[in-house]
Amino acid sequence: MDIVWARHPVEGFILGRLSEILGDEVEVSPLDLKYSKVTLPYVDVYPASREECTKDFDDNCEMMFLNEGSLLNNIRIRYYKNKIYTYVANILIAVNPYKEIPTLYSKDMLKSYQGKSLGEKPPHVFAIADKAFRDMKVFKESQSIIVSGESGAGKTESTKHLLKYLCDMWGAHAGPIEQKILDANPVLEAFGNAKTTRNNNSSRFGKFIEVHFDKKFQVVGGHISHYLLEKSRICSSQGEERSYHIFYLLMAGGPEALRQQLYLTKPDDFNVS
Ligand SMILES: Nc1ncnc2c1ncn2[C@@H]1O[C@H](COP(=O)(O)OP(=O)(O)OP(=O)(O)O)[C@@H](O)[C@H]1O
Repeated sequence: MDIVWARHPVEGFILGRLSEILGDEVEVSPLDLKYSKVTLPYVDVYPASREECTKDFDDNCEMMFLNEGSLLNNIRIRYYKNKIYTYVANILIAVNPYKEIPTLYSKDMLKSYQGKSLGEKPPHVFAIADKAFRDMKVFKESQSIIVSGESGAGKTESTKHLLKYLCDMWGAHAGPIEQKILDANPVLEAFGNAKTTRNNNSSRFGKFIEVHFDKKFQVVGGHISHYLLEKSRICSSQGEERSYHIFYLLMAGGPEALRQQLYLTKPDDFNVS
């Protein structure tokens, strides 16, 4: 084995060379001399490829060694190039950029993924939406897209882009039904999203969104099932966290009569913790 990825408490993984094998542990000499020699359990050391560790790959499966070290390295190199999406075969990994990446979700970008097979173009959430749409047409079966990740990972944003693609697919303006599906989001977020320490717009409920298509593959309706709303937040929340957005929206812009009826004054008058 030439070089290896060695687990590191700050960097995740660093490149090194195996210098000694000691039973269940190995000694690794880092290539970058700013790090000192480390002794690690064998399970925290993975094979690496010298050519691969400076390149980036659209699909992690293209790499010779697919392990935690090489996977994180690929995602990290891509992230620094503003390439937030990476495939693992037909699974899409998205890294939250916490900033707007110009043209990433533009109309031209949206159109450019239309009818393209997965992998034909750089990884993108639009490609996943298009694959689901095409598979529905070809197999004449409902398709599901599962969006998962920890709080703040970008699930809500990714879901909005998926919906936008499906409802606005041919680059034309969304029709009335498509627009209604897209417009439902701000209302749902007002009643179900709140500021937490991890995410200023955290969804405090799970949702199952259905987009219904007719035989001509036009959007004819939608349905959103919600479950497990964190009801306790209505009465109390911890530390820096807040109640649901609707509470503050009503105080900021609700009709005077309604505000009086609900005893809503200004946010500072309320201690939600
Ligand atoms: N693709 C993206 N481009 C730019 N910013 C993003 C993107 N995805 C997420 N963000 C930013 O990160 C924030 C958190 O993302 P989001 O609300 O989608 O997370 P989440 O996974 O739905 O979290 P939760 O489980 O708490 O609801 C967003 O409000 C947005 O500012």
